[in-house]
Amino acid sequence: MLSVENLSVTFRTDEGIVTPVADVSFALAEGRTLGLVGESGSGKSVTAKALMRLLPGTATLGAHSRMRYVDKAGQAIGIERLSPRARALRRLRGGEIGMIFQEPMASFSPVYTIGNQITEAIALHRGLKGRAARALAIEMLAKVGIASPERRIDQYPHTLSGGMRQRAMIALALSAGPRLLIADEPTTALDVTIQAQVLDLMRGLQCDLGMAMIFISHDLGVIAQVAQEVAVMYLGTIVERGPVRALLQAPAHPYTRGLIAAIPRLDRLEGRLHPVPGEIPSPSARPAGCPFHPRCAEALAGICATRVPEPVDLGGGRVVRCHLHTGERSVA
Ligand SMILES: Nc1ncnc2c1ncn2[C@@H]1O[C@H](COP(=O)(O)OP(=O)(O)OP(=O)(O)O)[C@@H](O)[C@H]1O
Repeated sequence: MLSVENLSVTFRTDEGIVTPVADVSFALAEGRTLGLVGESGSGKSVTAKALMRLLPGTATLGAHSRMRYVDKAGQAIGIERLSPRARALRRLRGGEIGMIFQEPMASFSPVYTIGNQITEAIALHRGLKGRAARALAIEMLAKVGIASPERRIDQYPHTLSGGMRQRAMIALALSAGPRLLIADEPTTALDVTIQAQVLDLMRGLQCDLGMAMIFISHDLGVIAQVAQEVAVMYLGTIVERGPVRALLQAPAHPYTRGLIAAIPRLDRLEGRLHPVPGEIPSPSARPAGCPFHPRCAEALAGICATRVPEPVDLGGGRVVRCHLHTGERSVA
């Protein structure tokens, strides 16, 4: 359904050109969930926005970037080639690919009721108006677990609680009937019990609707609950990807091992937490060679600091970018 190849994004900034996404490739089949995980600033949101062509005018896609999407009618669309005003892009956004954000007010306008906004999406993408659109909007609100939807539909977004607003935003995205939902940290701002409810809800809806999903989170524990495949991002690069279980059981990249070691565990309260040492550098100060080498305890002298690791196919759908797997030996 979606294949992304060699996606690179650069931004023009006052400090010069920065590259928050460098040579990202992944694929997603219909009905599957890909988890995109990485620390803050690793380029997850920029990747998602590139897929929706929502990047600002200061952004440029690399010449070799390919984002191929096969739509409802079976037609292949080169997303990277669509012009910002193309009708095909308007059809794609919402109706084919929906997006939800960490902050629901990014999707809702504060001056219209949630009902107004959901029925508008329904009219635009499903061609339903009036009573039929309102009935479907109420049905969507009920589907996401909002009690008394026939009353809530006439409320303004700011009158709902945080968890309720998050649910309403999911209803808004789903009411357009997308085949692919990009969820960018949709539960990060919620407290843990509501987070668990919303995750559960999204899993159930995805099953019912047969929708594919790209689920973005900095939390590997959350990704493990919702995704079948996972891609680990570091400084704009996917350092490792593969089926979620295999990757968690035997992580191949030192950064993935670090992320797993950093997950707090209730059964080991006495043990110390092991955060990945150091900080993710700014994309304007991208290290040469492997971007992770300055923080890597296993870096090979004379290799990792100078040569960019190519993707290595480990079999079973697993790919890693690390010199420890390319058969390189320290040259120092
Ligand atoms: N419009 C922009 N202009 C310049 N740099 C940008 C712009 N948008 C994002 N960036 C930079 O791109 C990098 C990647 O940002 P991105 O938001 O994709 O990270 P992320 O992995 O989604 O992190 P978070 O979890 O904090 O959202 C960051 O260093 C960010 O500062």
